[in-house]
This record gives sequence, structure tokens and C-alpha cells, in this order.
Amino acid sequence: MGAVLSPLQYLRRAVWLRPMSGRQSNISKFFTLGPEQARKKRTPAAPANSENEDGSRVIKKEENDEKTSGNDGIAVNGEKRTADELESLKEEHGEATNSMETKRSKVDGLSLASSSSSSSNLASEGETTPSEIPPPIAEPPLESTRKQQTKKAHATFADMVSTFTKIEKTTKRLEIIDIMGTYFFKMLRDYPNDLLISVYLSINKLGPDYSGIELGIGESIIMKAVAESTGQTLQQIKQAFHKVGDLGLVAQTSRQNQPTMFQPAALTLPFLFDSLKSIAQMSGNQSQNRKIGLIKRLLSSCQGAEPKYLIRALEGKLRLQLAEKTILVSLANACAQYHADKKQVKLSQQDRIHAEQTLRDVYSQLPSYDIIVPRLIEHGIENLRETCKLTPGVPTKPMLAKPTKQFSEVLDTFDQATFTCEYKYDGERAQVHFTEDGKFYVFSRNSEDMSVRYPDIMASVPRWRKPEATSFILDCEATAWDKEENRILPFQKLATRKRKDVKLEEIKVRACLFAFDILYLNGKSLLDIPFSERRKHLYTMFQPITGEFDFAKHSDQRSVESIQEFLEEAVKESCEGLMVKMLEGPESHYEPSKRSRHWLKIKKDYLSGVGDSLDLIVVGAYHGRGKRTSVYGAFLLGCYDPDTETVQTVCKLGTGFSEEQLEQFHRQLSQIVIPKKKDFYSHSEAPPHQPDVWFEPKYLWEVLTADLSLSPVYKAAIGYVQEDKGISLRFPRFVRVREDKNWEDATTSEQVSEFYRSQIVHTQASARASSPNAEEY
Ligand SMILES: Nc1ncnc2c1ncn2[C@@H]1O[C@H](COP(=O)(O)OP(=O)(O)OP(=O)(O)O)[C@@H](O)[C@H]1O
Repeated sequence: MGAVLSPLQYLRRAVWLRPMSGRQSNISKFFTLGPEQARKKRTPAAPANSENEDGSRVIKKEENDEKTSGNDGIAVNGEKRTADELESLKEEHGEATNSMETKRSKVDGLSLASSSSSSSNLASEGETTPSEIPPPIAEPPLESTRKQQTKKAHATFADMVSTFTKIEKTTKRLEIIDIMGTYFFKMLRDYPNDLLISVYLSINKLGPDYSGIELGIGESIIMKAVAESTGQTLQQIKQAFHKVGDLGLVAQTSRQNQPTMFQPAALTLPFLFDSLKSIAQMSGNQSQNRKIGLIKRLLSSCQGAEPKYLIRALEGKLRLQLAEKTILVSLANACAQYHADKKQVKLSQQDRIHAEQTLRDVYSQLPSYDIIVPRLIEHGIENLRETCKLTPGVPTKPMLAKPTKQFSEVLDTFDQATFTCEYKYDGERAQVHFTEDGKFYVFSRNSEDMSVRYPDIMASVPRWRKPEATSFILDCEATAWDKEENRILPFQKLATRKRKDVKLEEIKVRACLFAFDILYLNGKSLLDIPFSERRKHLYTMFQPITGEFDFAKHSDQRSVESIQEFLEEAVKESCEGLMVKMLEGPESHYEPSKRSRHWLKIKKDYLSGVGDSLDLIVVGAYHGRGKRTSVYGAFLLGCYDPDTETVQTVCKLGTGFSEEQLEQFHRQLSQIVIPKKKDFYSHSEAPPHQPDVWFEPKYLWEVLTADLSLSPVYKAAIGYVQEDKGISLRFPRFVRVREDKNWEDATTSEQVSEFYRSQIVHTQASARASSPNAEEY
């Protein structure tokens, strides 16, 4: 293996890449013909806001004039300035906006461009000048002056906002892909150094998931910053928020109504990105004030619709339908088109499909834009599979299983193929990495770095790794382990472990790893070899140590009776059920990120229920009565539609809780009550169905159900089965909190519709089985 650069090294490399000279092409046309199939009919997204999104600039000089006399000074961007200060600001501002080496103005809100090291590094002589860059086909409605000021150095937030504004006006995925593709194409052509940042900002992330840097600033901090920056009281902002339900819109309106004397310099993407990162990483003493200070600075640089998206970005929710899938398709299209233009060849529909597939596959193996984007720019999408491969140290997206509720279904699915059954351990998924340079990592199902959470696992790796294994990626389940009795403990025990600041000597509940797959070994990816061979490598390279590491127990017998027996054994040993996996042939290859039919899961509970539990978002609650007077008596839960970014309600849940749990949930959830329903929650508007309180989306609960039915009240998977009806759970029962998943990893609307459909298939099949001659009557 060649030397592997760290994400940071690649990022640095990318930052120093020169912009390539542009070529004129009819971009839009190409993207419109995107190969993504039209989706099934979906719930329309929350209605697009009707305000003037492009937001004409407000420079109400006359309003300021009366304030200029005396020492009172005037308000510039919400802050009082003396006449002297104003004079120097004018000079400073005029210079700053024309200079490539723009420095941040001493005064908030006038020139914020290029404060970061990356920003100032980027503008170098000899770059493509604006006159050499052909005008884009569909110019965004930007103020030309602002654009000219920054054209040479960096892409602006204004450009991005104008793209977002267009996206907010449509619910059609193909159009969104078209708009984003056009935007990324222009970034590639004009500002390749800023492409990586533009991708991150579009998905509202600040780095790969394993970097652990996350946005999601509390509403109270944002409200304070908006109030202070726009010269309003906190009360006024709170009231407006209560009325509108979107802090972004409140910020935009407040900013538009604010007298501003000078036009602030454009906010560049690198400066914005660096600032958001600083805000996300601030901690400790005074961090709240420092955050407010930085948000105010950013706000004072915003114009038009920029405050809206800035605030939404800070909240961690852009409310565009920009699912990561959409970004990948748009980016693939943009890159394919850009490189085809460069080579002066025509891009076929086939090429586009190929590009999309390539980027999706590569991203599931190596989910790091830090690594992918610079290599895309440098080597093109056609070489991406070669230049971006599975790499220890970067968590890959785990393969997932489909639920099944009947043993006969297992045999139907695998038919003549060779399959194997394994215990389905009930713990937390753990991807263990060992890099070529000798570092260990443990990553979660969501690519979070859990190395500090599991010091016991980290310490045990050298004991069970044989010296021949010089680098690897293992797929495992970490379970709680009873040292005295030498047995697995239920999942609930594992959940009692601390998640932060875990010290090895203080650990009370030990974790034991059960390895079920190996994806990478000694410099080579093993994804594309049969599972039987991967399993051999696993057994050769590692040694079991009781209570620390073992291989998932398996049985390769294929009769229904033997599977049933094996399941009973698994349950006796505190497992959830079985995993049934293809063992030979190409179907047994490891498919990162796919929920595949080549892996089936059978849980004990499925056999009487719907086929799987669901992981649902807690969106609201109803006050308790009688014994539950002081707590919430029932909860409103929803599933997630990643394509429309909506949370769709699916049931009211009131059973399966202990009294302690109800008290604990009351305490936890009271902290995240919001004044009104989020506009991306989809639920019946009828008063009897409204919960007493609404919550921020935060907690995910696992729920079992007897079956599913169509419903006019609940909106889950609306449009999938019936145009105007959603799907709801009947007799739902609480199982546990899913701490290993983010709320956006909830069961999707599509999965809910699959559960509903498979239930109908099963019902029909069993009706036929119990009455084989039914058709004759
Ligand atoms: N032998 C095994 N093979 C694969 N996965 C296993 C095994 N034992 C336990 N697991 C766990 O079971 C999960 C398989 O189910 P699935 O792929 O649907 O993930 P999930 O969405 O987390 O579902 P679940 O809620 O059932 O754990 C894996 O994510 C893994 O954590």
C-alpha cells in the first residue's frame, strides 16, 4: 500500500490546489437529465416560505441621519458608532472590499472576509481572473458589486444562499439535483478550493462524522445573538419565534428591518466555515458569550436571505430537502460534466449513471469528503475507485440487515444458496480498526469515534490480535459481560456505561467483543470476496479470550427445525435472535451501507409481531392522568423520511414503561420542549390529535408493534401505500432508548411502508395456507 495521507493532509492539499480555467458548457441541461428515477409520490415538504427569499438589501441611510448628531453616534449593524468611528469604518470598508488580502475589519459587521488562515492563503497571484472566467449559464440573482469584490478570492455565502433559495422553492428531487449540480459545477470551475467547504455546508456538517464536530447551538444562545445583533429585545425575538416557529426567518426579518449604513463585505465560505467550526468547538468558561459574539459578527455580515440560512445552519437543520444522497448525486454529475468538458467529450447518460454509482459506492466505503473531494478534483471521478479505497482509520458505513418474521421466508430468500446463521448479539455495533501505523480505533454504527468510550476494548486488542494481523477492520458487536458468571449481560447493562470521560480503572460493566466479519486485512480490502473466505481470515488472525473477544457463534445447518433450535439457544444466551447470511458467491460480498436481503435478521419478538421493532423519534407528549399525573402519560412518535427531511408521526405510545422510566423521560424531555410544532414534523392538524407539548427531535426509542394499519391521522409513509393516508402502529410497546443512533437514523418512511406491505403479504399467504382451496369457493 502506498502512503496514506491523513484527512488533514488531504484537506491541506486541496486548499492549495489552483483553480482550473473554466470552460463554457450548458450545465443545466445536463443535470436536468439526471438518471435518478422519479421517486414514489411523497408527502410534500413543509410549505416553502413565501417571503422574499432573495431579500433586497436594506440601506436606509435617511433613518440613520437623525441619529448622527452628538456623541450618541449612530447604529451600524445594530451597534452604536461615533462619528469618528464611522469615518474610519468607511475608509476601512472601502479598502477592504477591494483588496484580495482583505483583513477582518476591526469593527464587527463591516468586513469579515478572509480572517482565517485558509482564507488568506487562498488568494494568490496568477489565479484565474474574473474576466477569464466565462459567466455561468444561470447566474444567481446576486448583487453584482458584492460578487465582484470577492470573485477572485473565494466563493461567497450569498452564492450558496441563492442556490438554497431556489431549492426551497421546489419539492422535486430531480430539480434539486439539477440546481445543486449546477452549483457544484460552478464551484469546481471557479472556486475548486472552496468545493469541499460548499459540500459540507450544503449538508450542514463541519467535517466527517468521526471528527465529532457538530453544529446544533441551543435556541437561547441564538436568540440572544439575534436580539443583540439586530437591536431588539430578547422578548421581541422570543415572541416572533413563537409566532413564526423558525428562528432563521426571525433573524432574516429582524436584519432586514434594521437600518444599515454600509453594505457589508460579502461573507466568504471559508470564513463562514471556520467561524462555524470555532463556535461548535467553543467550550468552558465564557464560551456562551464568545459564541454569541461570533454569531453577532457573522450576522452583521449577512444580507438578504443569508441570516435565515446562517441561523438554521447554527441550529443544525437547514430545512432544505438536501439529503446526503441528493448531494452525492449532484456532486457526481457536476464532476462528470466538468471533466468531460475539460476533455472536450460528450457526457452520455450511461456515463452519468456510472459516475453516480461510483461516488455512492466510494462514499459508503470511505465516508469522508475530506479525502474524496480533493481526489475528485485532482484525478476525476473516473479514477475515484482507484484513488479512494477502504482505509483503516476511516469508519466505513456498516452493512445492515432486512427483518424477517418467518423461518420459511429465510428458506425462500436463500433458496438453493449456501447460508449461515449467527447469533444476533444484543449490544452495540463496534467497528474496530487497526491502522498500518499501529493505531487502534473503535467506531460506532454511526461512524462516531468511540475509542475513548471503550478503553477496555482498546486495551484488549493487542491480546487477541495475532502478530500476523498488521492492519485490519473488524465488524463486531460489543456486549456487556458478567466477569463472575462468564456470560453476556442484557443490553440494558451496557447502556449504563458512561459515554464520556471513561477511565479504564473505573469501568464497572466490562465490554466483550463478538466479531462477525472482517472487511480489511494487511493492506487489502476483503469486501469483494465471499463471506466464507472472510470468515476464514477472521478465525486465522485473531484468538478468542474469554470475556474480551470471541467470534460470533454460527451454525450452517439449513432445516427449519435446526434454525429454530439455534434461535432458542441464542435467546438462552442473552442474544436477540439470529442473523442469517449468504455464505458463498458474489451475493455474500460485504456491501457497505446497504440494508441487504443477503443478511436477514430474525428476532425472537418478530415471530409473533410485525417483523421488526422500529426506532422512532419522540416528537410530542400528552400530560398524564391518575397515577401518571406528574409525568407524561403518553408520547407522540414519528419516523423519518430522509428524502423530504420530514418527521412523519406514526403512533401514540403509552405502554411498556416502568414508573422510573416515565419520571426519567419527563425530566429529560422537559428540557427540550418547544413552543410549537417544528415545520418539518408532519401530523394531523385536527385539534383532538394534538399533543400537549412538542419536543425538539433528539431521542430515539425502540418500539414493538402488533401490526400496522392505514390512518388519516398519522402521516408515516403517506403516499407510499395510499395517496392521502399514512401508516400507524397498532398496540405499540416501548422497548428501550436507542442511544447508539441519532434521531435521523430513525426507521424510515420507506421501511414503515415495507413493514406494512410485508404484513399484507404474510396475511394473504397464511390465509391461503389455512384455506388451500379458498379460490374454489
Ligand atoms: N452476528 C451478527 N451479525 C451482524 N450484526 C449483528 C450480529 N450480532 C449482532 N448484530 C447487530 O445487529 C444489527 C443488525 O441489524 P440491522 O442491520 O438492522 O441494524 P439496526 O438497524 O441497528 O437494527 P437492530 O435494531 O435490529 O439492531 C447490527 O447492526 C449489529 O449491531
